[in-house]
Amino acid sequence: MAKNLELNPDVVTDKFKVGIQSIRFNYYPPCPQADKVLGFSQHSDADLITLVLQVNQVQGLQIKRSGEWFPVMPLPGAFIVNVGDIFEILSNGRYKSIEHRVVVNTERERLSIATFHSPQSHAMIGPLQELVRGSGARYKTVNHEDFMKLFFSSKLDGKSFLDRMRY
Ligand SMILES: O=C(O)CCC(=O)C(=O)O
Ligand SMILES: [Fe+2]
Repeated sequence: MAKNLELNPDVVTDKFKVGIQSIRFNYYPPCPQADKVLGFSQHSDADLITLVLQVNQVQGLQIKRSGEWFPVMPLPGAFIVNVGDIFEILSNGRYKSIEHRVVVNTERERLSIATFHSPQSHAMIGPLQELVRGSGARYKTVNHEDFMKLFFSSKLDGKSFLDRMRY
């Protein structure tokens, strides 16, 4: 990703060093009226990158592209790598965090494990200086604590949280 941004890889890997890793185990029970509910409402993850394992190979995760929802098919043993909001901010919008949701199944339960990778707790969250030159900063710079406060005070509604970080 750093190479794609024409950056020295250390600039990006530094953001992950001594970072915070958190983990969420998701259990989605089957629902007879699966078409009327969502397992997880639409959101983007507020981290750098997320690794997701679709544990029992039951399809459910969907990503939004050009206004449409697409299923992500489970691949045995494979992780899904999702770009999070902090990576979008860091890249000054060159990478976009992925909006996703989870639908449920009428017959089968579904299990997933998501691991969230964020910078360390006292890191500043903002666009990399190297990517601001020319176009200017598209996102604010705040400390990680204020960033999390903003996140937890926002509704889980698509990428609306990120709008609060935009100039
Ligand atoms: O269950 C999934 O596949 C995704 C879960 C998810 O988006 C999350 O835990 O943030
Ligand atoms: Fe997520």
